[in-house]
Amino acid sequence: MSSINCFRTAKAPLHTFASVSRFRYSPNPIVSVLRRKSSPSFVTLRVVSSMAYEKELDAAKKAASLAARLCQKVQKALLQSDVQSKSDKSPVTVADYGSQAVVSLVLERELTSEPFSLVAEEDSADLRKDGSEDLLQRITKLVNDTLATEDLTKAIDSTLTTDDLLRAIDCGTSEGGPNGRHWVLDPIDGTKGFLRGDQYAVALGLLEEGKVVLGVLACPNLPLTSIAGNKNKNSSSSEETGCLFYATIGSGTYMQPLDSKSEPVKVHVSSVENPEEASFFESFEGAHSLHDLSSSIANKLGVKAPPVRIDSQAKYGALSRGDGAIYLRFPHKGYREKIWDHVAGAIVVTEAGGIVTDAGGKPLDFSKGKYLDLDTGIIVANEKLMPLLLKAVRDSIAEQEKASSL
Ligand SMILES: Nc1ncnc2c1ncn2[C@@H]1O[C@H](COP(=O)(O)OS(=O)(=O)O)[C@@H](OP(=O)(O)O)[C@H]1O
Repeated sequence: MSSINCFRTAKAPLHTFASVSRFRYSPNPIVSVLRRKSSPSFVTLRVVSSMAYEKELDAAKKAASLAARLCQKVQKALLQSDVQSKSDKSPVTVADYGSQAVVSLVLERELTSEPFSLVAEEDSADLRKDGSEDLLQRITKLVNDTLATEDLTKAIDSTLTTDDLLRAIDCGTSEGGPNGRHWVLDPIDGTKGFLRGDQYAVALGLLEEGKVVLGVLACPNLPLTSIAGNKNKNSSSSEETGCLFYATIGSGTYMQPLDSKSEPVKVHVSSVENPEEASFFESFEGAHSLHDLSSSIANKLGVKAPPVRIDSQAKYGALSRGDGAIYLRFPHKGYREKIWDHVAGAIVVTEAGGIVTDAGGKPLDFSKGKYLDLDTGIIVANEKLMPLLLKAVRDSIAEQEKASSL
């Protein structure tokens, strides 16, 4: 990737600078124009080639795959344990902290030359409290064992201590925002799915000047083939599971089996144009998304298939390869969406040709810090379906508001 910093003058409007095809950095240059908030007349033209973010992508894939391996180990032990301990939330706590520490350590190690900022779901406050010593020891051992499988412990300065672990977790306390680079992590997205033995994802993205430029989704329980034709959609069945989706800006979305050296395949969202042939995804948990509203929207569109309900950003991964054509997410009033629940998924879908917007059709803005500045909902579809979907969403919301005002 090459960057050109330049001042924009009144005589040279922004589009003048965007016309840089004469620069021979790449046969198909994609230009992103980054304007500094602090100095709006100063723009950075970034010519993004297919090699852009290569180093970051390698590091992100390694970090998410290793973190997923840690989670798989914990989930396996959880599912083999007795019924009583399944209602215990501590396995997900162990895996959540462990996953965050692994990602933080791998990124820091692989990208040594850059200042490192990570916006992530967890911090170490609870682990530092009295009575957490055993838990902290368990997580530290798990992280050491996971890193040892890649021989990373040597490179990360021998075996980690509990203090090293706490420090690694706390690397994730950045606030994000519109300037600079920020990694964004959900160490286990879909914690409820994880506890049930169903879908979850390690979701890692990179923001540059407030825009998503890279995303990786590791989905250990997602079948390698379409989940839409799968009878037991949320659970991992006997068939082969474990998908790694990844995308960088301008380069498309790829999927490969998790933990395998198999060649990646380029994926595309569904090309369905007729809503009657489309199927739609929504949250498994009714507490996370209004299933009644989704059902009303689907009816208006003429969607015939029942909803596909699976946990986590595995939904974005499945949509990126065309398992379904639509995603509807309408949290209950007052819920504030966090960026780590959507950064990686959004670029995985958009680079596969999909559109991700709020319920009013506005693109998601990841530059505002930890939260997404929206209170309506999030929808996903391909270009052809989106106008129809937006109308159905508008009509259904208006109907709902009218009904509740009566
Ligand atoms: N009340 C409410 N409304 C909306 N969303 C919520 C809510 N509570 C939590 N969350 C976030 O949802 C994340 C789980 O993703 P999904 O909603 O796609 O999963 S699920 O299908 O419902 O299980 C989940 O991510 P994790 O906490 O990482 O599991 C939360 O960030």
